[in-house]
Amino acid sequence: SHAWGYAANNGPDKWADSFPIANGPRQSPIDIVPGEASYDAELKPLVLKYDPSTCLEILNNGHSFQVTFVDDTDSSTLKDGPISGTYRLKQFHFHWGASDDKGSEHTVAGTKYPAELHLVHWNTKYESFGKAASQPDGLAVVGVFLKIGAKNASLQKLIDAFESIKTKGRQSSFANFNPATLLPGCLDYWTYDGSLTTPPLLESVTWIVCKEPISISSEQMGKFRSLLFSAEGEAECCMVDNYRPPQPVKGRPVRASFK
Ligand SMILES: NS(=O)(=O)c1ccc(C(=O)NCc2cc(F)ccc2F)cc1
Ligand SMILES: [Zn+2]
Repeated sequence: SHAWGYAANNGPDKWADSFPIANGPRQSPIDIVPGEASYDAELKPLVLKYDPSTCLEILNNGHSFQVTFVDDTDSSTLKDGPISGTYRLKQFHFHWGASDDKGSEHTVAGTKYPAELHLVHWNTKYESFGKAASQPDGLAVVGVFLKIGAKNASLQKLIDAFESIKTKGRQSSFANFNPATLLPGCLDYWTYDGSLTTPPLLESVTWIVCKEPISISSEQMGKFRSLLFSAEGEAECCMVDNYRPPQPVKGRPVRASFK
């Protein structure tokens, strides 16, 4: 069977063929309806502590581009918020559209943003990301929406590395990047229990979706769309529309950290 992707023949509507959990009870993303989210005064503020020296490389994995971190110590962590314990940053990546009217995975009362950032963390009560990924409380992903506006100097550092990772499978060293520079000023969030939004779609993610977006300029969005799904030597296929659409909420509560 061909590998999963985002095309008509291997995209989100076909994933259940190989990954039946695609129709499971806690799939992601979802449409977040602010009016239906319940404010929970017991939710703590997010505590994100990132050490730029743990930044390792930037790579094109054929589905997105990803910045990977050294995660053998508690140098870059997420604490508090809706979670208990310490979760370590493993990587961050993005999802985006072929045009500015789509691209995010989560939506807000039906509104799609042009892109969405995911900062992926794993629970240190498990010995590795891989082990944590199969546990119901194993992962915590912070989602941040991107909206078209001012040029984002922090995103530009990522974009400046794109020529070395244009095609699938390419990676290059990438040092001293501080992911905190990608966070919005306000860390108000919605949270719910969900899954990975790509195969293996494991239902192990506590989702933490920030209400406030960060900006990206139209030109910068164009650079995202210049990356390729395809490997060197293959027919060129632009890396766009690498997002899964919202999935059934199936009765799950969505809590808000803010009134
Ligand atoms: N879009 S998202 O933030 O929900 C997301 C985050 C991480 C992964 C991932 O690590 N996949 C590979 C992978 C998954 C495993 F479950 C175990 C190992 C592994 F490499 C997939 C989707
Ligand atoms: Zn993602």
